[in-house]
This record gives sequence, C-alpha cells and structure tokens, in this order.
Amino acid sequence: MLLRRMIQYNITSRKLSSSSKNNFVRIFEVGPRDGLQNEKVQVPTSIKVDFVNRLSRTGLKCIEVTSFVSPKWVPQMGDHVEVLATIDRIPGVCYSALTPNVQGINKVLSLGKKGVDEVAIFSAASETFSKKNINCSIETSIQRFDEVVKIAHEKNLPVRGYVSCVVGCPYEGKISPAQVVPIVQKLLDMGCYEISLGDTIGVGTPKSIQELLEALIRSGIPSDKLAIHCHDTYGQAIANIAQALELGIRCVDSSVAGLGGCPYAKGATGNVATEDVVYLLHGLGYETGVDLDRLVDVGQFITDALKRQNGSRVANALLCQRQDQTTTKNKQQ
Ligand SMILES: CC(C)(COP(=O)([O-])OP(=O)([O-])OC[C@H]1O[C@@H](n2cnc3c(N)ncnc32)[C@H](O)[C@@H]1OP(=O)([O-])[O-])[C@@H](O)C(=O)NCCC(=O)NCCSC(=O)C[C@@](C)(O)CC(=O)[O-]
Repeated sequence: MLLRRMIQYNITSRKLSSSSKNNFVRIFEVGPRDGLQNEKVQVPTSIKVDFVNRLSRTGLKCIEVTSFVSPKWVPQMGDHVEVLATIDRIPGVCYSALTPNVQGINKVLSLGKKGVDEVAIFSAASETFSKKNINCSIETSIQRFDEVVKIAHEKNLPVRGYVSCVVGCPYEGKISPAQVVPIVQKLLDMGCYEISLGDTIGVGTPKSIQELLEALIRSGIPSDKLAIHCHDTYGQAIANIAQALELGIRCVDSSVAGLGGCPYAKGATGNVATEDVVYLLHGLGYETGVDLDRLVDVGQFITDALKRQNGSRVANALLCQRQDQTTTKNKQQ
C-alpha cells in the first residue's frame, strides 16, 4: 500500500511540476488504440508504427499505443508486441497500453524496455457493458484489476484507470452519477493515478457532464485525479470538454482525426478529434505544447492510409485554408 501511495504521489508531483500553471492541459492521445481498435480491415503494423512516430513529433506527451487484450476479442490490436518493438521512443513522451488482466500485464512486463511507460485498466459504470466488453461483472473486474495494479506497481509502472459509460450505456440507457462515483473511488483506492471518465457512446451534454463531475468532486475526489474521454456521436464533445475545464479538469483524451469507437458499443462514433480539442484549448488560452499544424498533417496521414474522411472539423478547415493559399500563390507566380 505504501509503495502504491508513493507511486501515486510521484505521479501527482510530476503532473503538478510539469503543469505548474493551472492553464496547462494534458492531452492524452488515444488514436493508435481507441482510434484503430474498431477498424474492420487489419491496419498494417508499419502504418501503426508510422502513425505513432508522427504523433510523437507533434508535442503530445501521452500516447496510448495499443492494448494487451485477447486477439480473439479485438484482432486489430493483436500486433501489440511488434508495434511497441518498432516505434521510436521520443524522450518526454509517455507511451501506454491497456492491460485488462494478469496475462496482459505480464506480457507487457516481459517486453522490458520495449514495453510501455504506463498501463491502463478499464472498468465500466454499466454491468451489461462490463460483461460485453471484458466478459465479467464490474465486481469481478475490480478484483482482477487489483491484481494487475499490484503487479504493475511492483515494477514501478504507473496505472491509469478508465470508467466507461459514465453518462449513458448502449444497453442500459441513462447512467446516474451515483453509479459512477463508487467505481472511480475503488480504482483510485487501488492506486490508479488518474481516472478517465468515458462517455463511450457520446450521449453526454454539458449538463450531464456537470452533474457527474460535481458529484465526484462533492464525494471528495479532486479534479486533478480525473480526465475526460468524450466520443462525439451527438456532436456534444467539445461543449462537454469546455464544461469539464470549467470544473477544473486538466486532462483530455482525444483521437487525431476523430478516429475511433468501441467494438462493444454499437452505433458509437469516434473520439473527439484531437485537432478540435487543441483548437478549443488554445482559443481559450490554455497551453498544450502541441503543434496544431503538425497534428493536422498526422490526421491527414492516417485518414489517407485508412481511406477515410477526416473527422476533425478544424483539420478540414485548415486543410481548405492551406489549399486556398497554395492556389493563390500559384496564381501569383
Ligand atoms: C478481458 C478479456 C481477455 C477476457 O476474455 P475471456 O474470454 O473472459 O478471458 P479468458 O481468461 O477466459 O481467456 C480466453 C482466451 O483469451 C486469451 N487471453 C486472455 N487474456 C488475454 C490477454 N490479455 N492477451 C492475450 N490473450 C488473452 C486466453 O489466453 C484465452 O485464449 P485461448 O486459451 O482461448 O486460446 C476479453 O474480454 C478481452 O480481451 N476484451 C477486449 C476488450 C477491449 O479491448 N475492449 C475495447 C477497449 S475498452 C474501450 O474502448 C473503452 C475506453 C477505454 O476507450 C473508454 C471509453 O470509451 O469509454
């Protein structure tokens, strides 16, 4: 327990010193994992590696690279070892992966330096979603995660926690803050340094996000232990993030070009686009350390590779602007 507290303390102080000003917002890029996990056609490993390498050069500090889940459940993430073995590691960037069980964490640890800087466990506020996603009840998952966290902490590996379906579930409908608070508390007690609150199907509105965050903060959970993870199914993600910032949240999960979706949440669209989040944050005067132009290039790279439309409104606007500028320049020459 002491070791867990020390790891938590170190991470909190690291977070505070790197973001000593309250206007720094950490962006947690989940594109290579949440963004790609739902792609039906297997994305070549070389594209994934190139994607992570390009993201690493945008100023992003946290990149979720892959997940150590069963390849029978999520085949797209089956090349986790190869991806991690091949990416370039940029100093100062934290590379992470999901680990749902002991098998997952042990595999990560067996990779040594070719592993990750931190891992994440993922629970849910909905019983049905938990069963569909990880094949067990919330209570059983908590017991499994306790073991995963112990193993990770023995190796000084920080653990992030996710709670999915924090305002709505594709199977159970509306989820109340009272269902979320105890799970967040359990994951924190276990030693997670931060809990990412997932609006997995993007049904949240600024009001439901406000009610949730106020309930968490009222229960004694500090806002610097929370992150917000929005999907944009109903176009509310940016408004929800703005609301979360108002309530003190300083870590936002997002996926470049708005890629993504959960295989076990039918109908849910992608994550909020990182480009849109950066534009919002810079517009509000927050610092992120992220170069928006470079990020737009990465978004275009991955959407071209996947033969998809770019899901970022900001990227599409900036790409149009670039094209107009090139046309004008060519006309002048
Ligand atoms: C959790 C399990 C494994 C339980 O699955 P299970 O079938 O109950 O597990 P099991 O222990 O009975 O094992 C069954 C088989 O899986 C293998 N296995 C077991 N564990 C592993 C592992 N770690 N790595 C590789 N293989 C593994 C194991 O070896 C065995 O293989 P077999 O003997 O049949 O050949 C499964 O349900 C699973 O992998 N689920 C995937 C869940 C997932 O990745 N979901 C998407 C991510 S969550 C998300 O997107 C939400 C989030 C985080 O983004 C936030 C938000 O938006 O809300």
